[in-house]
Amino acid sequence: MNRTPAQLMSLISSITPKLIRHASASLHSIKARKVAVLGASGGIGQPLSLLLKLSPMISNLSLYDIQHAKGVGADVSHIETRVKVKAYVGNDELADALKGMDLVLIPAGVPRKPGMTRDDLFITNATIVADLVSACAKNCPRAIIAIITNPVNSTVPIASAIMKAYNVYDEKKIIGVTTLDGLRAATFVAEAKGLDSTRVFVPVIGGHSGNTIIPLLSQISPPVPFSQPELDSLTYRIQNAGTEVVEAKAGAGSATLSMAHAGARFSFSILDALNGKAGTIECGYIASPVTEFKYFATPLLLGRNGVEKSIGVGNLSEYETKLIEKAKHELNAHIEKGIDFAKQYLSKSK
Ligand SMILES: NC(=O)C1=CN([C@@H]2O[C@H](COP(=O)(O)OP(=O)(O)OC[C@H]3O[C@@H](n4cnc5c(N)ncnc54)[C@H](O)[C@@H]3O)[C@@H](O)[C@H]2O)C=CC1
Ligand SMILES: O=C([O-])CC(=O)C(=O)O
Repeated sequence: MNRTPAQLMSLISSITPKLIRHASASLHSIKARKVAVLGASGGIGQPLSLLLKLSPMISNLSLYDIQHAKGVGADVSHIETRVKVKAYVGNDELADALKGMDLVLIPAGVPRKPGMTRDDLFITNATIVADLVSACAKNCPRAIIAIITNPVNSTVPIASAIMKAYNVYDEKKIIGVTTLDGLRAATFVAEAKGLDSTRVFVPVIGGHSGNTIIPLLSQISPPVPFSQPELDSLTYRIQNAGTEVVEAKAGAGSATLSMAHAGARFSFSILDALNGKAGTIECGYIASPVTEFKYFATPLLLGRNGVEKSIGVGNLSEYETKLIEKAKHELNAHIEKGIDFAKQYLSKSK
């Protein structure tokens, strides 16, 4: 049926108030939260801030860096969403950046260059994370802290030790972001098996470096059989995907865009769960209540207070049990290195 412009206008104005009422009803059922990005001017920080600015689950976005954050903040703030953006630069502005935050994302620190391991970043990034988490302990002790900065295997134990020293530790609220490992696993498996990658879920457990990244291809959803050569090549690719990007970038850093997407997805799951959405699950690296390791990534059930519980590692195949065995020494060494560093850091800062 052909309508005149006037008829169309009349139709639109009769429908629009209903749409607006519907949209605002669903938006009112969520409480918009305050989120900070520490390291907001970086390769990850900038696209992550952009993606967060698009979310109706966020009321305030606090962008902090030691450089350039005012420019990033001005730029992102022009996007026509409701999220209020404020930028903070330098240590003097850090406390204000953190006050009242519900979720703090930390991608601050140096990335790898070809030939480096994530552990090679420890010397610089351990202090950066310790300083930033100390500021969180003082200014937003109840916030969920999501750590992206490598080496995640060590920076999460450091963050936990700092929060403990300030008597504000809550194991539900400190999470190492390993989401990218799961997204890569889903992508590579879908490519290899001709599946829709958006419908594939691969639990990835362990840590976030080389051998410590353990994809559970026996527990993939939907279930798919793999030959031994497929298991070997997919496991190798998932464990070395970060290095694949570092080498392709040839000295210009590591994964930033895929990590920003992974960080945003992780954040939205956290915010969904804070708002009471049941059954929200993401993998993450936490103080482990369910394994022999002090810290370990597993699928996590998220809830109103952060991590509700670890779902555990499920029924492992013989192949996966061997992968854990192979990761043991490296993962434990990374954890202890973080714990030892935190002791020294705290003894110096007293
Ligand atoms: N968890 C994961 O899956 C992944 C982790 N990463 C890690 O994320 C980190 C950041 O990577 P990129 O964004 O590519 O690096 P980048 O160098 O592009 O950005 C880092 C930003 O941190 C800032 N920064 C440095 N010290 C700071 C401090 N004390 N306070 C606040 N900001 C500070 C820098 O000014 C810079 O803007 C690296 O450690 C990298 O290894 C990267 C990809 C994936
Ligand atoms: O590989 C790196 O250095 C960055 C990282 O953690 C990843 O891409 O998984």
